[in-house]
Amino acid sequence: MPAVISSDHADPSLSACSLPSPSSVPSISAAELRLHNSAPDAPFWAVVDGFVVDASLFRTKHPGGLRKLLQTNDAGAGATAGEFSFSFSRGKNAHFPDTGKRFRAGVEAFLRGEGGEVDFPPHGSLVILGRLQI
Ligand code: HEM
Repeated sequence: MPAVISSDHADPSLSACSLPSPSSVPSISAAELRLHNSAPDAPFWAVVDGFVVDASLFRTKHPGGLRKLLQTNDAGAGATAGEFSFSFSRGKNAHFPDTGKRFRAGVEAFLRGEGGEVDFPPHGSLVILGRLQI
């Protein structure tokens, strides 16, 4: 299943979609991602701007609630057209612009090899794992 990255960001400079990845960045398939979303209390992996993140810690911390968090990979999340298209910086939504800015900075650090943890104080953190294989 190819990732569909949205192209109508309200501010493309906030999106992490187009950041070039070194070959050392792990490539994660949709099949592997689904293995980590298969039970209610299993880890929750989500795709944001084409990057796979472990958002398990957000299950109980998401300001928009658990139900919306678990919709992240669905077609239509954040008004996207396809599965795995969600972006914090697409259009006008509750994540724009601060959450998007923080996420992009976290992706840049991850791509420099500085670790994948991104904090969203006071809510919680997620861990960038790699790029969704397309
Ligand atoms: C500090 C961090 C975050 C804040 C403040 C935040 C806030 C919110 C709020 C208030 C909503 C509800 C918006 C509405 O219903 O109009 C929302 C929706 C949502 N959030 Fe978050 N969120 C954060 C992090 C995350 C993370 C880490 C993810 C996924 C990895 C995520 C995925 C979503 C999704 C998919 C929706 C539903 C979007 C839609 O309506 O289509 N959020 N968020």
